[in-house]
Order: sequence, then structure tokens, then C-alpha cells
Amino acid sequence: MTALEVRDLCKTFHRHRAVDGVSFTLTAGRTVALVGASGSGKSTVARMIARLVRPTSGEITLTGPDGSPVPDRAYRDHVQMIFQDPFASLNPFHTVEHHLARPLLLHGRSRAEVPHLLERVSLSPDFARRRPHELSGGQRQRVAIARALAPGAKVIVADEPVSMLDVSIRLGVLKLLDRLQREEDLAVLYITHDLATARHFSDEVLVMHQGRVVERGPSDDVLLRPQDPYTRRLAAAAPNPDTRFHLGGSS
Ligand SMILES: Nc1ncnc2c1ncn2[C@@H]1O[C@H](COP(=O)(O)OP(=O)(O)OP(=O)(O)O)[C@@H](O)[C@H]1O
Repeated sequence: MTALEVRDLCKTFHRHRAVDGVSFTLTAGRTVALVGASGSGKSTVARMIARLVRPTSGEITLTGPDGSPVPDRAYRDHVQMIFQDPFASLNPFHTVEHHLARPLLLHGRSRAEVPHLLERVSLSPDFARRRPHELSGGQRQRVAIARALAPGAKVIVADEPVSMLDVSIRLGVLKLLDRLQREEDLAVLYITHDLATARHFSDEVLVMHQGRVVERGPSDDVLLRPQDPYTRRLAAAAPNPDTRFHLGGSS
């Protein structure tokens, strides 16, 4: 089974320890949520996994279904990141087709697969001709997800994927990620401030505080019965983790 193991990961920026000894494993068909206040180190963990930031120390290993390590070149194809800002992640000059065909062609596949990729993210084939300014934020995020699937993603790192979207369409995008995780057996790291969606959409929750994981476990245990004082404060400050309706309807 595909698994990404993060072992004792540390990152220091100008003597500031942003990530301090973080370990966890992502496995196919499961979602792990990384929650914590702003500045706790969540994005830095995501960026290290996506190889956008080099760890100061620690190891990140991806193993394939046969249990052997995935080589470097394939790592970049298999581990894909979805960013917070769907407006910044697409090039305004290129059509949706261009964004999706490029990774397909780079992997020896055909641009004829673009409509199928769009279908996987519940967009009709005519979206291929559109440019980013003709799309809503939610539609852009769907295109970003399709682009992540194009090179054959096995691990998706979604860093606050809906926090910049209109409240009314957030749930639709999270449900899409949830469906893809199950249908395509993806391993997902879902980074969020939102404890209600962390609980609803993940199997396991890790709570970060000042660079460290202070609590971890099955989502319900961590968010409904927190043990660590920091997690208790976080849960007390958040809207009731059982009320997911503040997200609005689906789209
Ligand atoms: N490139 C960088 N250079 C210097 N310091 C950085 C850099 N990136 C992050 N940091 C610092 O590392 C710490 C962790 O930041 P990080 O963005 O990982 O937190 P976060 O939990 O993702 O926060 P947010 O939810 O606001 O995105 C912060 O103190 C931040 O200022």
C-alpha cells in the first residue's frame, strides 16, 4: 500500500524552530488532518512534504504498493499539493485545457484525457476552453485538483484548500476531495483551522502547537474529548466542532 512516512521532521528559519520533531504516516485511502493556530508550523510541514522547503533534519519517505521506496523523480508526480489561493495557482493567460494537458503530455499521455480529468472533478468538458478569469473560486480549485490528479497523484497535501472560497461552495470542494480519496485510494493530508471539517473529513487528527504535534488520534477522540490543554483551548475557541452547518450548503 502506498504510504508517506514523515519522521522527526524539523525546520529552523533564522534560529526560529518552526517545525520541531514532527512524525506521522499518510496511507492510501485515509485522510489525516493537521490542525493548529496560525503560525504553528502546518504550512511548513506541507511545503516540506511537497519539496518546496528543505527540511533542516528528519526524513520523508514515500513507499509504493510493493513497500519499496519510490524514486525521486516519481515522488514529485505522486505527491501533489493543493494551495489555499485558487486565484494564484493558475496562469491567467492559459486555458484550463492547457493547465491539464501539460502534465498529461509530460507523462506520455494524451490531451484527449482532459475531458475525463474534468469529469473526475465534476466539471463539464466545455470548461476546457475557459480561462481562469471565467471561473469561480470553487471551479478554479476543482481545476487545481484535476491538475494534481493528472500526473498520477497518490498523495494529496491540501493546505487550507477552501479557506479562501465563498462559504457557500466550501462543502462542495471538500466533498469532492473526500470522494476522490475514497474512489482513487488517495492518501490525503488536510491542513485546516476548521475543527468541524477536520472532524468530519478525516480519520485522524494531529494538533500542532509551536512546531510540535501536541495531540493525535482518531478525529472524534481528539476533537470531542481533547486531552492536551492546548487542544482544549483550541476546541473551546472554535465553533462547536459538531456544527458543520456554518459551512453552508454544497455546490
Ligand atoms: N520562509 C520563511 N522564513 C521565515 N520564517 C518562516 C518562513 N515560513 C514560515 N516561517 C515561520 O514559521 C512559523 C510557522 O509558519 P507556518 O506558515 O508553517 O504556520 P501555519 O501553522 O501554516 O500558519 P497559517 O495557518 O497562518 O498558514 C511561523 O512563525 C512563520 O513566521
